[in-house]
Amino acid sequence: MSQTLVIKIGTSSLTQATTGHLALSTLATLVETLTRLRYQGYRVVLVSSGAVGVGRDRLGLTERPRTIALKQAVAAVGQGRLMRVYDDLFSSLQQPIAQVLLTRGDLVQRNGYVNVYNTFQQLLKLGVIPIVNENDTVAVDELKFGDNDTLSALVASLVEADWLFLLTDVDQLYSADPRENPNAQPISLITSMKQLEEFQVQTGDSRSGWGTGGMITKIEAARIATGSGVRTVITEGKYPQNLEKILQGEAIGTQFEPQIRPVNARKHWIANVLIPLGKLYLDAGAVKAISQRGKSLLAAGITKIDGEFTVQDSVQICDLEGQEIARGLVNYNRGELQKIKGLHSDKIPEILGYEGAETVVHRDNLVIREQGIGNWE
Ligand SMILES: Nc1ncnc2c1ncn2[C@@H]1O[C@H](COP(=O)(O)OP(=O)(O)O)[C@@H](O)[C@H]1O
Ligand SMILES: N[C@@H](CCC(=O)OP(=O)(O)O)C(=O)O
Repeated sequence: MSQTLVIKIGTSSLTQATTGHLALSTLATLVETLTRLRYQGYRVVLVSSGAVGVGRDRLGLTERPRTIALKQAVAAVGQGRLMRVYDDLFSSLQQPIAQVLLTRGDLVQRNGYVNVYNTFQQLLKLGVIPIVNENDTVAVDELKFGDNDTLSALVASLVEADWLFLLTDVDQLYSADPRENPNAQPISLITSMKQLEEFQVQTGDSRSGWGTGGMITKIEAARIATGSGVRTVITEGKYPQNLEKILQGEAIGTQFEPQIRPVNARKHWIANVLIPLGKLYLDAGAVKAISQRGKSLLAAGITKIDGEFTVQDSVQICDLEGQEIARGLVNYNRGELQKIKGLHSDKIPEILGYEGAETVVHRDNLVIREQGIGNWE
């Protein structure tokens, strides 16, 4: 089957740094490149930022909107403009496009996730290039992706992409922010996320004028995507034509190799898509049983509970210090767990007055976090 590509372009590449107006030549080259890739048989998804940046420019605002309501209003202005420009450019090349606006809430329900998956498959089958953005105008804080780097990684995983390209305003990843550290060393290849520690990569907190996440969210995106088996590249948005060269094997930008044993789709969904609503603290024995011996979580190992959650919600599973060691779906609500924590499973029917599940989190619904590196397995 033909390869699937997800390309994410940030505000810093779509707009001119000095004026804040659209970077028309970049956009035109991007559109030409993506259309050529379609002709070559690739399935293409574009994740485009820019709603806030373009809306701000359209309204003549000189500052980044600060309040949520203003940001959502500005995004509503900009998203329409942006799609108008894309549609004009792609239509000149006879390439149909579609607008897909998502919030995290759309993916949190397993059936919502499958629904979005089916829509993407249908669009790609029709030869359409879906253009995805966060639905900024309606997204509420709790159900936000927050930045399009994360969104693009989740989309890449959802559509089972072969490649994720993160187009930004630096040519690749450096050992430190090149804006602040002139001695920062370029990094071309990351074969495993462990290497980021070895290279001691620093991401500072700087980002381009209108960008949202900076480099840290791109690394997190690479972690999510490579964990799902998607090869990820950070490269410069100013030269979209480089995508073709990279696909032909040229070493441009920073490439992150996909994990050899990607986590399965359900575990990926638990680790990266669901929003945890509570925290369970475990004693040392339970930490070991879960992280080293692949066991399910039993009530006996739980020492403390935080948050409000109900059956089948996602919770963070932590050691006594609160360091997250795993994430999973609980078989009990908060009230029930308060009563049975620390107890042997045999005692559960007597305490609750009914036969509950033997495990608090079954190992099929549990993902383990590799300490230090942060990968899920
Ligand atoms: N280690 C690093 N390597 C490269 N760039 C970095 C690093 N740390 C921070 N950055 C900064 O990240 C910025 C890109 O992020 P961002 O502004 O969010 O872009 P975008 O709008 O494309 O999402 C760069 O301009 C750069 O200054
Ligand atoms: N959804 C927002 C973009 C959020 C975002 O991540 O921006 P960027 O860092 O420029 O990729 C918008 O369209 O303005």
